[in-house]
Amino acid sequence: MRIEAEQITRIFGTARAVDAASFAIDQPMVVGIIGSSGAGKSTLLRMINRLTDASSGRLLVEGRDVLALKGKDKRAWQADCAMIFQQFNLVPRLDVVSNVLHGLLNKRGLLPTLMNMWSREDIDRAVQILDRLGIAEQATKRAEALSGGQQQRVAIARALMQDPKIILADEPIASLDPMNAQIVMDTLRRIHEEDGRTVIANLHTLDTARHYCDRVIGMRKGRIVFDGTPEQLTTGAARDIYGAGAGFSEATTSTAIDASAPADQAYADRLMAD
Ligand SMILES: Nc1ncnc2c1ncn2[C@@H]1O[C@H](COP(=O)(O)OP(=O)(O)OP(=O)(O)O)[C@@H](O)[C@H]1O
Repeated sequence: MRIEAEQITRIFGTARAVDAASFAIDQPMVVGIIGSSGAGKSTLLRMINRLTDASSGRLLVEGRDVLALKGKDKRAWQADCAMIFQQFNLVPRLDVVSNVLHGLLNKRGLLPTLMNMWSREDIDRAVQILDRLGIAEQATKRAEALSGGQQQRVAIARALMQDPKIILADEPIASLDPMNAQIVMDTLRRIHEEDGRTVIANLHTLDTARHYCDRVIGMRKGRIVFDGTPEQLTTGAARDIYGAGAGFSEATTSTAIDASAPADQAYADRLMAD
């Protein structure tokens, strides 16, 4: 699926939160978007998913401008690009399976979702996805009873329930400890590798972007100032993206993730077995 952003811009008042962003993604990959706070990363992702309207520009997906879609077509596009968030955005008092089934909202409509009316087939698929992510044993618990890392995996399961072509992740690990951050990033990476889905993730740490992404887009003050491979993301390039002076230290944008060590081998093995 080819995705081509042409001069996408979002203006809030007089501020250009995203200023003429252009890029093309020709094949499924994991893309990391990095940049300082306020650089426009969230606004860019939200425009792709149509949670925020663009002020101008086009997003061509297989030749069709998805920024111009309305009604049913817009909802179908939103089902194609599932979103996950820093704060997971689950329904806390609802059980895990029901939260996952909410991924069908765009496909099944509001009423069945609110009434919690699901087919046996849908429920089985939700449990299968939870099993794939290593959290099937949590299926009947309330979402609020789970750890942050488990909740983010439920959010990923909800996204997968939509069977999306793209997963958009807005700071998916910013609220997690290093071990859970690693599990969640491993999960997103494997979903790309095994399912061929594109993942576009806003990340606030350079080392995560370098380790997990095929491509990194750097934003500064609303503009795309870097677009390249992790290898091309040198300390100098990072300094330009973050607008830092000569005293710039990568450590300020690093987590303590030891990405070379498997965080949870049993979980990883189960995921690979599917
Ligand atoms: N709804 C809004 N109304 C007004 N200004 C907004 C709105 N949303 C974002 N902005 C502004 O747009 C700019 C970009 O914000 P955005 O949240 O996209 O940046 P970000 O790179 O994701 O930052 P962070 O990492 O802190 O989330 C900021 O100056 C922000 O204040």
